[in-house]
Amino acid sequence: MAEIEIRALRKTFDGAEVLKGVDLTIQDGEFISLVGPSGCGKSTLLRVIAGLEPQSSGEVRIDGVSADGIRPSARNLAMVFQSYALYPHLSVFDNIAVPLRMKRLSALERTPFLGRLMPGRRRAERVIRDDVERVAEQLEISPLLKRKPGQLSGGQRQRVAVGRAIVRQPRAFLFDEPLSNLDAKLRVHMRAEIAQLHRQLKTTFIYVTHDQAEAMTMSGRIAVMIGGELIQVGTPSAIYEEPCDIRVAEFVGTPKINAFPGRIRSDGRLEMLGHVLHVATPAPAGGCRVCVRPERIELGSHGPFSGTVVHLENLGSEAFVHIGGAGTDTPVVARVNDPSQLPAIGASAGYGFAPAAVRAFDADGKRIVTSIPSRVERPREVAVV
Ligand SMILES: Nc1ncnc2c1ncn2[C@@H]1O[C@H](COP(=O)(O)OP(=O)(O)OP(=O)(O)O)[C@@H](O)[C@H]1O
Repeated sequence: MAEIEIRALRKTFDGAEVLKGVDLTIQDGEFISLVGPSGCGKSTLLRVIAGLEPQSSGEVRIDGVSADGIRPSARNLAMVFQSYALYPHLSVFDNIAVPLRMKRLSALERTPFLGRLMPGRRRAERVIRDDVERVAEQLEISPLLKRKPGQLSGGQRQRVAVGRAIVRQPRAFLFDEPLSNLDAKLRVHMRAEIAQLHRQLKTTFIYVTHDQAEAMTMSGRIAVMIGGELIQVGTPSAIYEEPCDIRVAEFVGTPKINAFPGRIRSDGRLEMLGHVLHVATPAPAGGCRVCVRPERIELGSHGPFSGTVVHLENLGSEAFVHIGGAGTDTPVVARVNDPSQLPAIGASAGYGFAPAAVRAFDADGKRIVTSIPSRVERPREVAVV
């Protein structure tokens, strides 16, 4: 088990800064996901923690000790890659046994013929066999131990890769997009397995993914990285409900949050698409973005906003209505819980939202504080819904 501290970490490749001063403390036993768009530096951060890549400046501390100068193998962190990185010519058993043989057998004991004659080899192999069988049982891959990776499905290969990581009993697991090669259904299944594994092992998990749904469903905390910086770290619900930056709001959530062009008036009220909202802010007057999640958009002929239905996404259990020509660059998306109630494409659609659904961001994309003023004070104010 390990607490991992990352302090002012910078990494430059050929003059391009990929990590721009990352600070993060990962608690012992925590499951944290690093999410962000492709190229934001997630894998680089993981590789620096693992010791596979040296940082340009800053520090990684593992259990209070600087990892500088400590070889990857001596850090005792297990990495699970997207590509599984299994040895194709070795059986599942031997793939899982590799790290144990590296640790417990000397170079001479590992040689194929001479090694067998060494006195300690047989005893060490018995212990290794027990460990591999225990892990195989835990991951329900015991019947596969004799097979080669080429004879396994993607999900089974992933389990073998996880088995090879677990068997070493590392201080922490570093996962680099481990489910990306699996089909959608299996990915959902494996998410549950990895979360269950974390509950069982109670070891620190650092999980890199560009799939925000994966991060939301598995981890205790999410760290959102954009352009080499950590923008926000928090629980999945805090990241989803209270994003501190419009880039976080737009990255997390499917479909994407609706962002309307807006304005902060000199009296502190927010205005959008010609309506004054029942939302106030102490932020200075100027341009802003008014954001509302699709599930908080309420369709109804009463408006006060309106447009034309341009697209429908019916997923069976829920549906999304895309409303174009509503004064926004891209169609406004509203979730409908009952797909039997969908409007027709081309129909006009009114919509609104409750003042509490508004998340507003200033011209620099930073979240601005908003409140809902008392209606008694401003009786003639235009309500949103
Ligand atoms: N060895 C390297 N040499 C030069 N540039 C690199 C190297 N490794 C990564 N980069 C660059 O650093 C940036 C961050 O890469 P990184 O792999 O960390 O991103 P990522 O967020 O993990 O992306 P993805 O989700 O696509 O895997 C990218 O622009 C990438 O091209």
